[in-house]
Amino acid sequence: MTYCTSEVALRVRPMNHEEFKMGAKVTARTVDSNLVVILDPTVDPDDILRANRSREKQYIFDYAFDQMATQDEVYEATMKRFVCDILSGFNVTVFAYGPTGAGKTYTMLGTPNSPGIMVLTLNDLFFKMKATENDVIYSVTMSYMEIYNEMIRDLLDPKRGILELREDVNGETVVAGLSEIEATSTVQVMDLLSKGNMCRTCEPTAANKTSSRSHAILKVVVRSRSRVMDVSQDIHIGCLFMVDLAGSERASVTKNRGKRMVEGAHINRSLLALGNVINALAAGHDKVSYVNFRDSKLTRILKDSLGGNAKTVMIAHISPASTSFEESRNTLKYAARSRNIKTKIHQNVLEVHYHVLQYNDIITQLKYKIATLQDKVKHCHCSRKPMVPHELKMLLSDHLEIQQSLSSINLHSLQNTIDAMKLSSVISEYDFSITSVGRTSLDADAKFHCLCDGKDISQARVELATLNKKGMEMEGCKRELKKQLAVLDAQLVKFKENMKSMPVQYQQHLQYVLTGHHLQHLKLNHELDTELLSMKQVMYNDVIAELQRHSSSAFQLAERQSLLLKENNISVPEELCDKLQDLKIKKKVLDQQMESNHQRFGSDEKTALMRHSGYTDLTETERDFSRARSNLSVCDVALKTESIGLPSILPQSTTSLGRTRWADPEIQVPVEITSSFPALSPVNLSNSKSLPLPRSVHSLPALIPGNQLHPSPHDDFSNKTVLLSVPRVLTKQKNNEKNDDTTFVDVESTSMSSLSTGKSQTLTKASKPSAQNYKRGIQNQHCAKLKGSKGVIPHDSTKQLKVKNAQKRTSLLPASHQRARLGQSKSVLVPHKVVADGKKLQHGTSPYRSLVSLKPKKSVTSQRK
Ligand SMILES: Nc1ncnc2c1ncn2[C@@H]1O[C@H](COP(=O)(O)OP(=O)(O)OP(=O)(O)O)[C@@H](O)[C@H]1O
Repeated sequence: MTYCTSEVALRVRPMNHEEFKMGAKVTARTVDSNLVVILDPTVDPDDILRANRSREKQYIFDYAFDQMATQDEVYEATMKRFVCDILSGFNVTVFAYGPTGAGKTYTMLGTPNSPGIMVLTLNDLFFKMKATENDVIYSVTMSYMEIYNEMIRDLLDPKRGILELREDVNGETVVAGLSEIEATSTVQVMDLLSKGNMCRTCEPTAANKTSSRSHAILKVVVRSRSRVMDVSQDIHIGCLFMVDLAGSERASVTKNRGKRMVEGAHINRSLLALGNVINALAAGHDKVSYVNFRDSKLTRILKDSLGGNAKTVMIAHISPASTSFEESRNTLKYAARSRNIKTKIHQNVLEVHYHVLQYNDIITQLKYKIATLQDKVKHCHCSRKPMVPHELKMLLSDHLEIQQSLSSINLHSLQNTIDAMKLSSVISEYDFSITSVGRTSLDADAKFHCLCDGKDISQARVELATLNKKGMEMEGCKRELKKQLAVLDAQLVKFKENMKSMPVQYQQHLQYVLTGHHLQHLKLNHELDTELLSMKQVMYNDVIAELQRHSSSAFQLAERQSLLLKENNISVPEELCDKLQDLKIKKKVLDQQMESNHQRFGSDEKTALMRHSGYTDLTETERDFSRARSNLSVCDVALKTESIGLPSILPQSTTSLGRTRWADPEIQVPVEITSSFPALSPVNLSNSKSLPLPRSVHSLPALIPGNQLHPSPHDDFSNKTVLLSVPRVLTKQKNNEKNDDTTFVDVESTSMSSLSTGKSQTLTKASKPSAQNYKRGIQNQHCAKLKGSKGVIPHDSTKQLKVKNAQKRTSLLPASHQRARLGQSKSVLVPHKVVADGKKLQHGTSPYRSLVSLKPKKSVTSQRK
């Protein structure tokens, strides 16, 4: 048993219209959350005798609420913390006290928009019961009555008439015949409450249009017991009284007459009795030996709440208006005095002993409880590690699963792209070759020796369509998975936020679980990244190899051309030399750009590759990187030729799905091959066997008829300057058609596929060369044998070469060809047999002869007469 002092709060309502109309002034106000000051408006300042009398009175309360205080604020400060006490078996009483129209009903009942303490308390009570209903069984009963003119009426069942007050065997006052309705939910309680309020006596008075003419008492009894039965069990009984008193009134103010006046007299009598009780209780048992509760029914009913076993909260109400000064002062006086009331409180616990026959039920229930607890213990890792919520586990496992699926789809998607790229490459090569058939006069079978025949290609097309469809399906899956992942991510973020409000020990454990998940995630990412990188490297190598073959073709052509020019002592046109100079400068700029690119990104690439590919040998890595960089240089130079205007001079490069094609150049271009052009990588070429070789490479054997040629991927072209020239169409001058010992081959239509497949190349004569091509060609140029030459034709030496050999070359040409040779044509005709210094070059003397044995099936040659 403990002693408890009743709590008193004071609420000052806002001034109403009537008070303003009457010209009332504010006399009462709160100074802080405890202090209320009231100013006596009746004291005359001119009254000398009372000049020193203080007009201001101060009252201290547990809580003081001003006009701005909301219902929630009042509830939270006064009643909220008592809700738990009710559930654990204490009696709690809250009553609103004050003169009529001061705001008691507003505080207790409130309005639909701002519910009062009765509603808020019941809401909270049911909410808390719901939270613990797994362990405790609750039963709630409710009764609602009014004391009107000293008569008790049941508000929940008004038909019961006037009810009597009696005392039970324990000496406690009870209302005989008062209905107690069992409530199971908040909604039901609210229904009962509003039903009761409808029955309450309310009449308008001059002081309050909605004046309650009775004291309303809501009694809620909560009985609780543990769900687990025992041989003996405790039942906690908490009792809540919520009382909305009728207001004290002065007849002069209310202007009540007749029935209303009688009501007022009853109200005042009961309130007077209440005031006396409060005075007596506040004075303490030392001074007052007897407290008279019997003077009114109100005090008899509230006997236990005021002076017995109950935690009591009084909320006093006043109007701030000067017109209500007297009432306000009295209320403040009573309320302040109530703070001194002390009550002895104890828990209402009823011990119940079950009968032996009920033991079986008790044992069953206890067993169930043990099983439940054991299950809970199982889920706890140890006493230090609290149980991880099941949802978090599910969330993390779902998260990881979706990430795995997403990564796996990414891998498949990349593999799909690589396959599609290869197929597209083969198909486009085939298509290109087919197209070239129409543009040349060569036999289609002879011109195109593709890796695949038409049947294979249609198969490839079907496969490509399937791959594309698959790719789209995978994209759809990816989108769906990403959506799901985003939802899970959001849930994880929310969970992490909620974690902050959990106990520290629990937070630590959850962090541990989350870290484990992140580690798993990292491991998965690392594995997949490595796999992705290696696949990307395969793709990258394919592309690089393709570009390398193109650059290799260009170099080989250039070198071949330089040999031919040297052998024939052909001068390079001046206009071409200027262009060449331009190209050199541009190339230098490009090289510098490439170098700076490498400096900028090289190290990052290296680190990334080292990290992901799991390289252990640094030297090997370095070597791979330097090779990759060189390859990149080639790629970039090849691709950037377009931007510096090379296409007009050099074979034009076009890319399609990683392939580069060299179109047909029309003039000779000397190109300086420096060490920045790397040697071909045998690895890259061997890796990309499936990719068709560029057409320009295919054309090479035709350039030196009779000489069998194969471009070797191992050739090093560094430090050579070559004249790069690929004739668009090689034609033979009509005049020499039959006698010239030269093969004229359409470079464009000659395929290198046979080289790759190992088939022999068929060289055919351009049987019907066009008139335009005929004019553009320089016929019967004799190539000097390149003996002891390093294959370098310096740029500035081309002019000298031109002057030096002009006479010689002219003399070598037949008269009919001299006109055509005078530098007007940009194409170069390649003779089947070359003549050095006027002598025929024998087969097998070409420096390329030893490279490959390429036997033309059919070659059209013509001997120069
Ligand atoms: N804090 C407040 N904020 C706004 N309006 C209020 C406040 N307190 C009271 N009122 C208004 O003042 C009027 C009188 O209030 P209420 O009926 O609650 O007084 P009462 O003390 O219960 O009077 P009675 O004793 O005659 O029943 C009502 O219209 C009510 O809406």
